[in-house]
Amino acid sequence: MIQKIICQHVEKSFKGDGTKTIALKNVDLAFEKGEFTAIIGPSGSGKSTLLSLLGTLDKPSKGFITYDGEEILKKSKSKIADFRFQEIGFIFQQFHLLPTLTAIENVLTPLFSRKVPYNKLERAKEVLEQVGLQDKMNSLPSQLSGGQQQRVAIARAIVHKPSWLLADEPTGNLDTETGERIYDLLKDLNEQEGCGVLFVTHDPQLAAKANRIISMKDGVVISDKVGVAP
Ligand SMILES: Nc1ncnc2c1ncn2[C@@H]1O[C@H](COP(=O)(O)OP(=O)(O)OP(=O)(O)O)[C@@H](O)[C@H]1O
Repeated sequence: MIQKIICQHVEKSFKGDGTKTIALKNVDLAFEKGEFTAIIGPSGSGKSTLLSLLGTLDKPSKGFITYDGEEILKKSKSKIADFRFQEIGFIFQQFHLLPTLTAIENVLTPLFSRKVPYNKLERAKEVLEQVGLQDKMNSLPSQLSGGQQQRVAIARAIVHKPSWLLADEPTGNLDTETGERIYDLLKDLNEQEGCGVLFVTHDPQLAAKANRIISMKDGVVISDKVGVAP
């Protein structure tokens, strides 16, 4: 269970068509497992890029990221994938559920071909209950509301018991009230399971409820306020 993630002098650039975009510039940040952090900033400021680096989906162009002191991204692809399976859960704005699978089958997908010390089906039922969808286990995504689909996606993100949840605009496709309920669910997971939660949002009211707000602009962290919410 990773307790601390540290980014040091992290830069990420993308090259293509003879142009170079610097998405992150000299980012220094540290995250502790129990934190509930909002990342805000205008479109193109580097928020999603930061989450994908923290989640080991991509590598920095310069600088490094350590997980309890270890530079996981230096390891082989399969070791990185194992690490990601053990430690990280992702939630996206567009839910990314498989349309032909039921809710419970979607939740089971991360466990496919993985050896785990618990009963997979029981665990999938447990997390669907945790997100309040015990009555919708056999529904297809098309039979669920947006909020319910995001709950399935959250259940899928936590089924393998990650210590960190990375959420990229998890409420971006939802109305305000549904978005608030999804936010409350993430907050519960942070408090009850001790998951470190990092979520990107465009909603200043949701961000204001986090314990920590990181504000980005043009690939740079322009402010990092801790202990803002009560
Ligand atoms: N795979 C990629 N290839 C080329 N450029 C990219 C790639 N991913 C991101 N970028 C560029 O990096 C910059 C930061 O993008 P990023 O998606 O991290 O911003 P963001 O703050 O998450 O934006 P939004 O709020 O619109 O999602 C942008 O200029 C974007 O065009």
